[in-house]
Amino acid sequence: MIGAVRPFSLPLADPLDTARGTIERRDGLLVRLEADDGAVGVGEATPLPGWTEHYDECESVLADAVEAVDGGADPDDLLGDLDSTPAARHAFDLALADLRASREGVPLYRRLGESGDDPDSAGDESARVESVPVNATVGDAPVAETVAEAERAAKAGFECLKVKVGARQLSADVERIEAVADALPETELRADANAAWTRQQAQQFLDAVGDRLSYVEQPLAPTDIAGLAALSGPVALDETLAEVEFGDALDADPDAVILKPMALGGPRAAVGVAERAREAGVEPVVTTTIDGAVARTAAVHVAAAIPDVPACGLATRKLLESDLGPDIAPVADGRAVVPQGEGNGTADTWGHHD
Ligand SMILES: O=C(O)CCC(=O)c1ccccc1C(=O)O
Ligand SMILES: [Mg+2]
Repeated sequence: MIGAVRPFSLPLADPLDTARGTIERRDGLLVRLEADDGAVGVGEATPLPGWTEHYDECESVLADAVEAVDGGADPDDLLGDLDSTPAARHAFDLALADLRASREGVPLYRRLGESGDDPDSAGDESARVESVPVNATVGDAPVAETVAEAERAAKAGFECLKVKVGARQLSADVERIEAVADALPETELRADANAAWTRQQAQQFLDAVGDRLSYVEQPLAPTDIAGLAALSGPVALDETLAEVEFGDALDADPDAVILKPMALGGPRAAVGVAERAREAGVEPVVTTTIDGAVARTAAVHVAAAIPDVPACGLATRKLLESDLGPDIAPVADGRAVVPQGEGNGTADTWGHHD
């Protein structure tokens, strides 16, 4: 097997304002693996501190891993060395999964998860997934702008919206959610506080608008499991999963968990966590960290591997100014198309981007 790695930098068209600050640009690395039989897999690492290692660490461990592959190391053995650098691990896990699914001539999602273990299911048309539901992502903004953005998304066909909160006064966020809920009574609403609140603030928010939301994502600090467990109202965990073992995170008694393959060490790891969530009666929601086309498409495959997946945070292409290649999992009418070609379907991005 031979390996190669190359950096990229993607500016956002429309910077995303959150309680953790503004995301303006996504820098990452593509990894290409080529097996002796000529099969190729491409993976992406787009680190985001708070969820993954920093860029410099990611770059350095990927350079070492690719060198080890060139030196004859078994890439599956290298995955274990990348457990503490989830974005780097994502790139390798995806490249390997892409390579194997491509070699077998099946789309990646058919090789992820429980059903993916059964080679006979590959030709089973009933297992085909055409599309997955997605939510629109509405950044922090004053109330009128928030409502206008939400109405644009609803008009574009989204039946589920996620609104960023926690970046302004609690009363202003309550007003924003009430205004959107009043304007769009048929639309499912979620809020994402990105760990901005105290226990008291979070409970105040839930008491005010909890009944208009399907959940509030990460209302409290990631490690405040006792505080999260004590909240009354629907809660989802996001940042917590990057810091706490999944079994311990379940002690927070969440309604949903936000699975970012980039933060969980790859598409195969993410599907494994989704299966554990379902067993515990917790809904798995798949999202990107605003990734390039390779990782975003892989996240769509992850969502497609989860039966009856709820709306996922995968409509993030439009936040980017430019991308690694063409969008083969486009969003229309609130759904992302699941690619049916072999593997992840993005191997040609390697030669595409500049
Ligand atoms: O879930 C979505 O709608 C889009 C993804 C998203 O919100 C996000 C994107 C980058 C970094 C963090 C987050 C987050 O969920 O907190
Ligand atoms: Mg979140």
